[in-house]
Amino acid sequence: MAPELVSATTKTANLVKAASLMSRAYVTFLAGNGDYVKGVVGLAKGLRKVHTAYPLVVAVLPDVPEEHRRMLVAQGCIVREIAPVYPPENQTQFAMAYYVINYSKLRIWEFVEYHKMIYLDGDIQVFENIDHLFDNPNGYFYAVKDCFCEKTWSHTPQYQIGYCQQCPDKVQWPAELGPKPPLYFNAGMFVFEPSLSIYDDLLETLKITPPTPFAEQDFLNMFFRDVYKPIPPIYNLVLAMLWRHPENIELNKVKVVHYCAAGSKPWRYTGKEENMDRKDIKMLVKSWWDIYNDESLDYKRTNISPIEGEADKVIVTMVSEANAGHYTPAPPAA
Ligand SMILES: O=c1ccn([C@@H]2O[C@H](COP(=O)(O)OP(=O)(O)O[C@H]3O[C@H](CO)[C@H](O)[C@H](O)[C@H]3O)[C@@H](O)[C@H]2O)c(=O)[nH]1
Ligand SMILES: O[C@H]1[C@H](O)[C@@H](O)[C@H](O)[C@@H](O)[C@H]1O
Ligand SMILES: [Mn+2]
Repeated sequence: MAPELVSATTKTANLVKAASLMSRAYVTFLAGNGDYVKGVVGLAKGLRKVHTAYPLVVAVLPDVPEEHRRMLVAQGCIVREIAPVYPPENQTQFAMAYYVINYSKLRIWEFVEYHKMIYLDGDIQVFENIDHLFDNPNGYFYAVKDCFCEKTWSHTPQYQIGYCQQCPDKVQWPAELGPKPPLYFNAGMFVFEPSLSIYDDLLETLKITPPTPFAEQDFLNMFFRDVYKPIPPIYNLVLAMLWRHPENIELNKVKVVHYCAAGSKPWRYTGKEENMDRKDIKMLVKSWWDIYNDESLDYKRTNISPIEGEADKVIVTMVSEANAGHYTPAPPAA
């Protein structure tokens, strides 16, 4: 083959590779002007540390200040503004008052320039590469089973009778309560495929679904119940598992930690709250800070390899074609 043809073929192959890599991304969610931005910065650095091949998209509500958006862009994140989503009005007590904002997460199904995404809460850290989860067969919703043993679950029959899906044989589900509840996932981490038809269906279904204590987590569990596939707890260690179901956890195999237990957010950690003065928790909080404080993990544009440079160009083209009129460009890097 003539040299110019070889180089054209290689270039096309590189572009195809870049386009297919680009159609995958991690995505997280950020609301407000508080300290969750620290969580997202930590997450971006953690993903870089484990050499993920994919970008981190941050879906931000309009109330996220410009300064925080710039910090995220400076950390290599793709910032996309989303409009808030509200559930129909009723008198529900959410398990935490702020959970109502989490319905806005449903907007990420609209990010159809990506074929597959892994959603991670801002209070999650990734300690080992999990890119292989993108290779799971399409058509399912992958997430980790939750635990019902903390007080936040006290409104449920599960909590009241001491039943938990993490140890379903310890307390049997009583026949008089009807069929056993379906498996229930924690919505802080999941693998999904953006789709406009699913997005429309989610928003239409929400209109006729009264809000419940775990907000969009309950809603997603209901919506995806037939396609939910549990994945092992190493992909989303809900911290309460450490004291509620230690027999189900091998801490040294855990890849993803979710600092969701009360008092465990590393950037607010004092050690004083219940269950927080534990060796394993202290170690996990320190591991989070080690990544957050590691300047060598800060994003450097000069790190971009030629193939990633090509991918950047393709991103601009694909985004403008796939989503003309809807895309809010990220603010310029700080
Ligand atoms: O002020 C806030 C509060 C929350 N968040 C974002 O919303 C996510 C969810 O909030 P938490 O992590 O505090 O919630 P939990 O992990 O305690 O809650 C669990 O239940 C919630 C019910 O709404 C969600 O499903 C959430 O993903 C799931 O892990 C955060 O990670 C963060 O990404 C913000 O950006 N700012
Ligand atoms: O799904 C919930 C949620 O993530 C809570 O914030 C956490 O404290 C609970 O342990 C978990 O079961
Ligand atoms: Mn969380």
